[in-house]
Amino acid sequence: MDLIADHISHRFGGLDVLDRVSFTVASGEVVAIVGPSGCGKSTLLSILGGLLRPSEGRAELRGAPPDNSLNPLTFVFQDFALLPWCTVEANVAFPLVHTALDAAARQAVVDDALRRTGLSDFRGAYPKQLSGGMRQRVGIARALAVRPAILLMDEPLSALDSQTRELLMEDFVRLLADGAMGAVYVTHNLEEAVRLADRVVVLSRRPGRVREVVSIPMTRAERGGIDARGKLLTLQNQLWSLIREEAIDAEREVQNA
Ligand SMILES: Nc1ncnc2c1ncn2[C@@H]1O[C@H](COP(=O)(O)OP(=O)(O)OP(=O)(O)O)[C@@H](O)[C@H]1O
Repeated sequence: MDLIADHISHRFGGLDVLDRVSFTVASGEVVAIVGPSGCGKSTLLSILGGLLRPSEGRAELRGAPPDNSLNPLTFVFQDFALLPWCTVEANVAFPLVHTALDAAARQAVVDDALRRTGLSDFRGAYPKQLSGGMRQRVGIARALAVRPAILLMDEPLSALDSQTRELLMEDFVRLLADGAMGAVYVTHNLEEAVRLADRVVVLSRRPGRVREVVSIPMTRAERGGIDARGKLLTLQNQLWSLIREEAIDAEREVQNA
């Protein structure tokens, strides 16, 4: 299933936030969205996920969803957005509550999502008993439970320390390895972008326009190796050179606001 951003523009009142943004996320593809602070990345993700209607243009899904998919698009949030009074298992089961699945089928889906995220032994724990990394794994397991075509991720690792980030990036590489699921990955972190994405959409400062789309010409498996580090760093520098000047301007604008 493909996700198409078709000339999406958005304004909040008098503030132009996005300007005719177009790109396609092909089935199984991971597209990162980067750009200066406030250029409209989160707004774009909300529009792609159907949470916000764009002022102009549209977001469209094309093609068949994966087998048994309950929702072709699902979000993974920066702050995990877990229900603190529910166990890990109940958090993961939450999106299945109002579905037609019977109890056995629901349990099978939850078990599978917990297994894929390494949470089977923590099913009875409450969020406050878990580390940040484990909490985000619960957020990811909950997203997997609806068997999405595309994960929509807004800075999913930015609340985590660098070692935990590294481990979760490895988790993402594993979860995305079979190409059954694609992702849109909003991040400030260019290292995450070049490590995870097939293509990186670079937005200009607000109103965000597509400035460039940079392909990462390596498989995700190759990128974990020590030999890939130099190449990835070069790509990261290329992205930074596209963003740097506008990031400085955006920073000044925030300071003067
Ligand atoms: N609901 C809203 N109402 C009014 N303005 C909004 C709303 N949501 C976002 N904005 C403004 O729209 C602009 C883009 O915000 P958005 O969060 O999409 O950018 P971003 O690129 O994700 O930002 P950051 O890099 O800081 O995370 C900002 O100036 C923000 O203040």
